[in-house]
Amino acid sequence: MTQLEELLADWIPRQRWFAGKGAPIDTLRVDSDHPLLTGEPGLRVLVVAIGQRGTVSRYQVLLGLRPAGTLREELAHAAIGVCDLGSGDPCAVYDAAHDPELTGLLLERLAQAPAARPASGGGGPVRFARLPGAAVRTGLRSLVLKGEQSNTSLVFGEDYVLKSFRRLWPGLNPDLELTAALAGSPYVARPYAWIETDITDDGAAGAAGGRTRTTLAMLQEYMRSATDGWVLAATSVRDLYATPEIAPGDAGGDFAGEAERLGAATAAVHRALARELPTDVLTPADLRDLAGAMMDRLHLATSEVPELHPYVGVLRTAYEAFARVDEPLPIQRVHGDYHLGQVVRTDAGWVLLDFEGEPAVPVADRRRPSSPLRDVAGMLRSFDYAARYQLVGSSRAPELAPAARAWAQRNREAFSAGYAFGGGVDPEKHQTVLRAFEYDKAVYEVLYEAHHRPSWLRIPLDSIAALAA
Ligand SMILES: Nc1ncnc2c1ncn2[C@@H]1O[C@H](COP(=O)(O)OP(=O)(O)O)[C@@H](O)[C@H]1O
Ligand SMILES: O=P(O)(O)O[C@H]1O[C@H](CO)[C@@H](O[C@H]2O[C@H](CO)[C@@H](O)[C@H](O)[C@H]2O)[C@H](O)[C@H]1O
Repeated sequence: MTQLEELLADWIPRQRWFAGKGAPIDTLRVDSDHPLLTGEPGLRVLVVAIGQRGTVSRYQVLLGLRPAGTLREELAHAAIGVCDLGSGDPCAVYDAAHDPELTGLLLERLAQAPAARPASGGGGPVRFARLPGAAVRTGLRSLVLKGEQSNTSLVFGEDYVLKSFRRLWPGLNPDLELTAALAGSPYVARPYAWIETDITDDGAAGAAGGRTRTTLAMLQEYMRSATDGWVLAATSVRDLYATPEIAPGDAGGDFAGEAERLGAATAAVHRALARELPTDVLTPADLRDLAGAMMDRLHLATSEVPELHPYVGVLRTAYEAFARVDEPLPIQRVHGDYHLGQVVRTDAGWVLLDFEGEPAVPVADRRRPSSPLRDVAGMLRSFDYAARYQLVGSSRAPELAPAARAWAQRNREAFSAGYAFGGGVDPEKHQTVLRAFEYDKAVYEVLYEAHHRPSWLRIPLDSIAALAA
């Protein structure tokens, strides 16, 4: 390993966005290293290949470089270390996402980029492109958005978010693809531009692997007056828990009106996606395959989290019932990882964000059409999370449990009603499909929490126990 690779092997596992926590790093190699700015400071785009238990994952690192000893105090938290990059002089290397002097350059390059459509255009190892008609303002200072994120998002002024994808899967990122397909919708933040490169695709062209056009980052409108759906829902729940004897509908912070409007917005986005992108219908064989994939996920999760064992039988029964559904199940492109943290409430209504799908799933799988009820199930799970998370480790949990159930039930029903009213299929009439998707999402969450937030593992486990009761 080079000095830089050694520093990265120490730094990357400590980052929130690193998906490989829980397994040691066996190999680390800088796959590609493209300078965007040479001199002092310097800026490079690195693609870092990390091998763990026989599998290679790739991550993007925007590397800032300054002469050793000149890293300003406010960038100390972004430091990766000091190394010699070949010039003979020691160099401070750091996460450039935190340095507005360097991120400003990205905005300039995006503003000057040629107009293109995603998956078209070319030229150079790191390419900047702009959607036709999208003018980008420059000279704005960036700040890194804080939060439990799988990626790193920068807010430029009050105008744009530059979402830089950390774990790179070969291919067009569905967030860019779907956001671009939905451009003009009042329910989506306007997309402007993107950055892409070609990365090694181990799955392509045999064992040698090919190079595949891959999205590195997407620039979109910053919804400045917006509040996160999770924050709004959590406030409503907190309000109810102050007086748990009151029915959620009579409590001052009732969320059902918002949940219903969110359901209608979701249906509108699904209809737009069905108009813009391919649709299909699942055959009985497809349904069996899907049920098989759900079982595979359950087995994987159970091998990692043995507390799932008691529910395997009930879950299998639900997946088998799903496999036997004998009505045509329409499929289309969907959000794929839908929850309250992916929607924001603006003055004008709900806006959906982050069409990336489940970050741990290969992009090729995430881009497959699916039932829109998968998204409905995701949001229903999120109401359950919002109701339960304040009970984790709380001595008031037994006292508050009935209020938690009532809040989740009321908002699940309101969301489903809004979804049907907004032109989506009526979730109430597709219980077998919905139940299987909800279980599958909860099993995904068991794995997600085991890897990222073990103290929240009880939330999906308790939900599975309740669904199975
Ligand atoms: N365009 C935007 N406008 C306003 N807030 C945003 C925007 N994009 C992201 N956010 C905020 O950042 C959070 C995380 O963004 P998201 O795209 O979901 O990233 P990740 O995939 O890393 O979770 C969102 O929950 C939202 O609060
Ligand atoms: O937002 P991401 O694309 O990074 O999604 C991942 O992280 C989410 C947590 O931030 C996770 O969502 C789970 O926790 C939410 C509360 O924090 C809850 O509202 C969701 O229902 C629950 O699934 C998501 O699953 C994961 O992919």
